[in-house]
Amino acid sequence: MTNWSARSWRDKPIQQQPQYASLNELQMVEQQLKKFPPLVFAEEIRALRSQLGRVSQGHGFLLQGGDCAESFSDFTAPKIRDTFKVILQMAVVMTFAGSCPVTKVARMAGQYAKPRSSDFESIDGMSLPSYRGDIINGADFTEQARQPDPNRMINAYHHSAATLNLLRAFAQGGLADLHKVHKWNMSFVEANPLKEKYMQVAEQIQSALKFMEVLGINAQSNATIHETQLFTSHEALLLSYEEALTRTDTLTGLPYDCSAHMVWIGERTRQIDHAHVEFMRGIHNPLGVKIGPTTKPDDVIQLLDVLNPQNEPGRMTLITRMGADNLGDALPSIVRRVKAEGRHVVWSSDPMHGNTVKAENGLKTRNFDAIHRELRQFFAVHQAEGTYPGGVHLEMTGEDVTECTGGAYQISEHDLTQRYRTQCDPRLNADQVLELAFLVADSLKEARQGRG
Ligand SMILES: O=C[C@H](O)[C@H](O)COP(=O)(O)O
Ligand SMILES: C=C(OP(=O)(O)O)C(=O)O
Ligand SMILES: [Mn+2]
Repeated sequence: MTNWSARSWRDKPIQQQPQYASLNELQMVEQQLKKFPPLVFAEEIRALRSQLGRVSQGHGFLLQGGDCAESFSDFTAPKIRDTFKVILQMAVVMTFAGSCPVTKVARMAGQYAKPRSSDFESIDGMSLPSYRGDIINGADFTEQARQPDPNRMINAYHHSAATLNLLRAFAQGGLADLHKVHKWNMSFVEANPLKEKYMQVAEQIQSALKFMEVLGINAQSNATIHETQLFTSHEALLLSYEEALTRTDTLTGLPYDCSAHMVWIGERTRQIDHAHVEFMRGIHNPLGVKIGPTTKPDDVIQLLDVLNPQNEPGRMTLITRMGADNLGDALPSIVRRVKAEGRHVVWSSDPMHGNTVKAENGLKTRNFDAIHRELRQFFAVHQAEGTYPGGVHLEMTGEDVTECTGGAYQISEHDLTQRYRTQCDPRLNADQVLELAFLVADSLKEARQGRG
């Protein structure tokens, strides 16, 4: 690979980075982080890459989700546990519907850096730098909080380590037992017009488990029933941090960004000759790239040329986030071109970021129907083009927040202020996201008909 190093991004133009007051302080933090233990292990990263390789070939499904922005203040075991639970519960529904393994990737344990549309935020005539995620500055609307502070990177590292530690414990310590998972949080069913159908699926899962039990396949004899594997991911936006956590794997001699298993490049930072693409081309993690509504087929091919020159399955996940009104027009030509060139990618749908609107009270929100509509169109386009819709990418939480409108409980714009807790974008709550999982399950089932 030509002239790549973990710091070669520094010679390229870069978007969406903080301007720190003291470069000296920044360098001290970078040096410290370089000495810290990696958060994940290269062998785990390779395991995810090979699972995603299978997904790209139609043998599996990727479920990726979590907060838009994790926060240092909302950092508790119940919060981590509830999001973990809801991800697992969705995965069970999807595994059952698709009769295929579901690879679970959390937007957790490192999702702390946010790109913003505007550098400044104004409230009541006062203008301050925008909040850019807890790894960079604070969300409070004060001059002091909005000042970027490099020491926050150390704090983000420790928060990520503690989150990951708990996720690993949950995944292997019994909380992921399939018998429990499908019984959690069925509250959303009560208010739902599709109640009967949901209960049917739940009962089918229950009988499948009973059947396996009869065959002697139970939690004691089989780890897959008792344990699970949950990978982590975040947007690799703050490159000082990502560089500091990039390590050469002793087994292969290859560089991996050990801040998470999977990292992605956002819609705002995927310029082909800029720093983020430069950094990402050299690390060996599986990569995501967000693909917005104005993306051209040529842009995607150029990105694939640079990020995956050997066209290896599992390396690239293209996460389309076009908006329910745009996807039908914008996606087909991209899909056609990628298919015609024989590129191996996982096609995943982020139905959140193209559907953000401002409610009358000024809060950012997203409507459940628009989210569902983008997902349905995503499946329809892949069906029409003969490609495989391989994943979903959601902003969600296990908490009972009121940030997105709609869903079975019909959250209205008026209800948003009740429990609007996000630090950045509106998330689906536990009920809404489970409802969506059941709805996606139908499309997934259809898409997988005839596949092994
Ligand atoms: O999560 C994604 C972006 O950071 C977010 O959508 C940007 O939001 P903004 O348009 O309010 O800056
Ligand atoms: C910033 C994000 O998305 P996008 O780059 O697609 O706007 C995100 O996923 O939080
Ligand atoms: Mn977001």
